[in-house]
Amino acid sequence: MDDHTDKSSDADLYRDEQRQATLLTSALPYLRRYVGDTIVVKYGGSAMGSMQLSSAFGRDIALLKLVGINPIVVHGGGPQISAMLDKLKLPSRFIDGLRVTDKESIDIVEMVLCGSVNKQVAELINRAGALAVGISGKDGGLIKARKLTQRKHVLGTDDAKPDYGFVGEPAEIDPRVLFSLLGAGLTPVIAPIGYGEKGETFNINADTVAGAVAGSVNASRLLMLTDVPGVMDESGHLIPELTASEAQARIKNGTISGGMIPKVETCLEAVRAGADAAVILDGRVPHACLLELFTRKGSGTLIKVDAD
Ligand SMILES: Nc1ncnc2c1ncn2[C@@H]1O[C@H](COP(=O)(O)OP(=O)(O)O)[C@@H](O)[C@H]1O
Ligand SMILES: CC(=O)N[C@@H](CCC(=O)OP(=O)(O)O)C(=O)O
Repeated sequence: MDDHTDKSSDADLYRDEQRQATLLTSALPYLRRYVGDTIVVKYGGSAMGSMQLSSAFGRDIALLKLVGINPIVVHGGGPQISAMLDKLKLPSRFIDGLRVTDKESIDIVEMVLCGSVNKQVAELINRAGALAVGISGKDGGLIKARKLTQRKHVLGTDDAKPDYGFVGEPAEIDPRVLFSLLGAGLTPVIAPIGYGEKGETFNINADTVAGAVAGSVNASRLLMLTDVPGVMDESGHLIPELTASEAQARIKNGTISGGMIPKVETCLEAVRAGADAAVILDGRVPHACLLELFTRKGSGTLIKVDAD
């Protein structure tokens, strides 16, 4: 009896292993497509859910690295900053998805992003077996920023000029530190903080940083992981593909609002700058990055330029 049970469990095990081998080979065409490419992954603060989910994210990034793709991670941390400000009884105020950042809160923003979230994200990847190095835009002169005075008119919707305080936009990206890390076989993990000409610290929206970094390293793809399935329409249904003019109309009529605005703006800029694709996808789905890159049916919202 025991002997029989052992034999059938051996056979089950063998079948499972065969299935795994088949699965691995089914990724071959996608591997051929992406090996050697640089892929920028924006890991939103809202997508950093459970321990299980975040370790699946770390494993995805490690796997990409180990098969010869060059991932660069840019992380957010909006909810984590808000929680800390709340603890300190300081208010959080957003205008069209950007945090108004005063002198007092910029120190907290930097502390949370660089001191805490950055190291946690690098650790997720390290634990999965690929070496990651956490840096901010101040390291190696990566992100020189200037004060954001006016939203880029990518979509032509924002004519007002609110004062965002110590919020910056990338003025110059020096990707040398990224190339050195990638060249040494390491995975850069970037906190969205920039330095100003006069030594100021700027809080930059992580979506914007991801787009600027993707442009500077000629990334073939930009993946934006967030806490919704993608861009949703007015009835709450996923929009699988979105062009620039559709996006503009949806921001105008309020269907796209808050934190989704900088995401959509960034993706549009990335594809306009030559990225093959920019996708907003659900970071709450385990292995969202692998599903997007290594399966036929992508998920989320693919952002496209308008057809001429
Ligand atoms: N049309 C839309 N489709 C999906 N999400 C939207 C839309 N408009 C606004 N949002 C909001 O944008 C949020 C994602 O942005 P944000 O909170 O900044 O995420 P992240 O931390 O990942 O950057 C969603 O949780 C949702 O509340
Ligand atoms: C200027 C600005 O809004 N900066 C963001 C930086 C973090 C971020 O972008 O985090 P998510 O990606 O999780 O939203 C903030 O202070 O919340």
